[in-house]
Amino acid sequence: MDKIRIVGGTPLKGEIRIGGAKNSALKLMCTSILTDGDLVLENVPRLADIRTTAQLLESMGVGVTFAEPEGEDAPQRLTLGGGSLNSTLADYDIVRKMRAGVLVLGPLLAKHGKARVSLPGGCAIGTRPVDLHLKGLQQLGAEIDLDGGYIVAAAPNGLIGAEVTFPFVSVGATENLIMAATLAKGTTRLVNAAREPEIVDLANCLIAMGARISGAGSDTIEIEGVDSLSGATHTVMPDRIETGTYAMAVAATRGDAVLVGALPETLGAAIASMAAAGVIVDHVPNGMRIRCGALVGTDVMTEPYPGFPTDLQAQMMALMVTAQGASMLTETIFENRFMHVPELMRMGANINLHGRSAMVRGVPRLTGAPVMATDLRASVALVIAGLAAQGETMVNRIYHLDRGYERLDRKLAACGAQIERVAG
Ligand SMILES: CC(=O)N[C@H]1[C@@H](OP(=O)(O)OP(=O)(O)OC[C@H]2O[C@@H](n3ccc(=O)[nH]c3=O)[C@H](O)[C@@H]2O)O[C@H](CO)[C@@H](O)[C@@H]1O
Ligand SMILES: C=C(OP(=O)(O)O)C(=O)O
Repeated sequence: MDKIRIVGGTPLKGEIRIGGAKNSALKLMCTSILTDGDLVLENVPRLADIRTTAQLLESMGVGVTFAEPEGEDAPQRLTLGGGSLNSTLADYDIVRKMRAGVLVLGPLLAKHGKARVSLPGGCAIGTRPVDLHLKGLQQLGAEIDLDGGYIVAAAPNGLIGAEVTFPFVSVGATENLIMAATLAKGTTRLVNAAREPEIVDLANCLIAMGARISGAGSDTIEIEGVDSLSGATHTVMPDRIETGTYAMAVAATRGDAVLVGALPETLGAAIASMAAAGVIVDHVPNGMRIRCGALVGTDVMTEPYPGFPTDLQAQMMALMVTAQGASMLTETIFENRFMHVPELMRMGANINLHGRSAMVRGVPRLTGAPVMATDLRASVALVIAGLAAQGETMVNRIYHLDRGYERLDRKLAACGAQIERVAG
């Protein structure tokens, strides 16, 4: 198994190009099931989760073509043809690898009236049930059973629009319901919907395919069902979590770099927290410039968008461990998202866990150590810590990183980091 070896202490300087958003592209790919036309996606990141989703769609008969890239750094174009779909089974062996696998359920039910979809995998950051997805689809008229680890769903007479009020915010349930409702009869109203920018990206793609959707980006979304959707061409939005990750890496190494293509307006809460901690964030014509003043401890609480993203909590902790003073990081979305804490402590961080809060007391410096990556964002937090630490850090189990970060080692090395991938 590959590892990442880092010799820390070099400030990151230069430019880092931000890729297309994983958590948008995966759902956009699932919309191909809703149309017989061709869906062309531009700016698709080169990630393991993208390949897994492509494999899942191909296993159901969807035509999947990656355009021959102009160079290994060029963004990918992906063409998906849902018209050739010949199976409504989403197999355990593929879906267990990632959370987004369950996002084929809504489109399959809406277009084909049935689905057999394995309960999904993804990062082991909590129990992550899918009850809100299932209850919402039932409210649109779907019959749903669980059988041997599979969701077995049917809507033989088609889905019917309804008002669905989510008891709490779920990104995935909102996305599944939006996709399902595009082809339902009548109007669907989603109340207490997720407001993440990826939801807006999904709605914009569906609108380009002929769907009637209003309110995406607010907590109430209305979808008026149509008889069919056409193909479309859509560009995947820039990855705000990749952006926040590199911003924190630059700050943690006290560097100075431009994140090319970043969309600062999708990162308001994270930018505010970084600014409060002493990170200087400038909006520049081609993205965001990150520099660092004196770092001071800052409290952060994760919340659904527009709050501070849970997907940046581990990276923020890696930044706060060498800030002056104390910070309290509180995780409200996932019950098991502090697995980076013991690993950061192995590098000399001073952290106390109290339930869903971590009290970080800043130390002058970290020291490199062998550490174990446990999930995607925890893994990259260890990379950030390694870049800032004195001496050598070896990050083990880096397959998690390949799910969400494209050419991480090369992007960081181009900014001066001493980092290499070591074949294991
Ligand atoms: C592929 C993808 O886009 N993943 C993102 C998505 O995950 P995902 O869509 O899985 O996250 P949700 O917003 O659905 O989960 C939020 C909370 O609701 C709970 N829940 C969710 C659904 C449900 O039916 N029942 C239930 O109890 C979850 O366990 C969690 O505690 O949004 C999360 C929150 O921003 C991000 O951290 C993930 O990176
Ligand atoms: C938790 C994440 O991904 P997933 O939902 O696919 O596990 C993530 O992107 O941080």
